[in-house]
Amino acid sequence: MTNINKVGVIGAGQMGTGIAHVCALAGLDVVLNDVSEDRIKAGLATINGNMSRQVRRNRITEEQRQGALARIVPAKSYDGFTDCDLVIEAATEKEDVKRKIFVQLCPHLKPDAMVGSNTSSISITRLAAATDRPERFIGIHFMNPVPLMELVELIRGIATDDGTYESTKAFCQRLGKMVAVSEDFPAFIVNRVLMPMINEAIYTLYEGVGTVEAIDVAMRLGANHPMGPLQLADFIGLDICLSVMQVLHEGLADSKYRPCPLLVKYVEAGWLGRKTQRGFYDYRGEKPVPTR
Ligand SMILES: CC(=O)CC(=O)SCCNC(=O)CCNC(=O)[C@H](O)C(C)(C)COP(=O)(O)OP(=O)(O)OC[C@H]1O[C@@H](n2cnc3c(N)ncnc32)[C@H](O)[C@@H]1OP(=O)(O)O
Ligand SMILES: NC(=O)C1=CN([C@@H]2O[C@H](COP(=O)(O)OP(=O)(O)OC[C@H]3O[C@@H](n4cnc5c(N)ncnc54)[C@H](OP(=O)(O)O)[C@@H]3O)[C@@H](O)[C@H]2O)C=CC1
Repeated sequence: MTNINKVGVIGAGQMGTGIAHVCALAGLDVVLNDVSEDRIKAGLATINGNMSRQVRRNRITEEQRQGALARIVPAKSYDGFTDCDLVIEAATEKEDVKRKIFVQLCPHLKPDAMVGSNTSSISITRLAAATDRPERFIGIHFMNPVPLMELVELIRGIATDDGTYESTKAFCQRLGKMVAVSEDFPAFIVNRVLMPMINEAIYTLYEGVGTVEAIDVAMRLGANHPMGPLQLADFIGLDICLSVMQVLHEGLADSKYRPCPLLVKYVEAGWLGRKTQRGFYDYRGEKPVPTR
């Protein structure tokens, strides 16, 4: 088993910032990378904002916030990852983007470094094949928002060795997370169950069974979900919801996973949810307004 003390994070979006946040608060050194310096800067500002809120709500101290922020170092290139024990990829949910990252990343890593992917759905075995170290590659699937959600799914590829599994499990526990192990099947456990529910909620809207508000209130108050399914889809990102449904549809070859045409249309419009300020709700005003 390897002790993980320094973690690289690729992708400074919703998930990468959350992963960097919890690692730094747990006392680990973090290196944060994205496609541009501006993206990294925006990511660091998000982390600062989320930690400041935790200070205001007495969840962490001001000292902890400052200490954690000082442990996160930006990296414009993979040169910054040479002494990382583990690198977690949390870039866009597209297999070609992720494969390209792994091909470029691996030559910069020390030989025994482990590589993880935060993918929501893509085969860990296939992604591992794009690296020079499939035995030290593993799926480490955090949930959104990372600082609040207790679960991490761990997914071993066909070649993942026991040392990598045990080391990443201990790493997740150090972050205060519970681990659920999933076999390497499309979308693993959480998204195999959650995404068809969200997709069905979109069909319910598409077929005119209910409005955005009716569907969300029905599931919040009728099934006791903390967020309605359309609100949650906007929170996750509609591009990610669509990618996961496509992986399920192609990977399991079953028409029950067909992405709803309305979901496709929203993504084609660039209405990706909260991150683009428009999805099933419009977030540009003071309060979210349903778009249907
Ligand atoms: C797509 C995939 O591959 C897998 C996935 O992740 S699927 C998505 C899984 N996630 C979910 O299903 C989330 C469902 N939603 C929820 O559980 C809740 O709505 C929620 C936990 C997100 C927010 O709960 P809430 O009570 O409505 O929100 P709110 O009162 O604003 O915040 C609750 C706390 O979270 C904190 N918080 C919210 N976002 C935060 C963030 N990004 N970072 C740190 N803290 C955050 C707030 O400061 C607040 O803290 P305190 O309790 O200490 O005061
Ligand atoms: N959103 C969610 O609820 C969850 C998402 N995930 C998974 O986590 C991953 C990230 O999702 P999320 O954070 O929501 O997505 P975001 O769109 O918020 O962030 C992705 C980030 O990765 C950047 N990026 C794209 N290509 C590269 C690259 N080659 N190198 C470095 N950075 C790159 C993007 O930049 P740009 O925008 O400029 O392209 C963007 O900043 C996905 O695999 C997703 O499926 C897992 C659990 C939950």
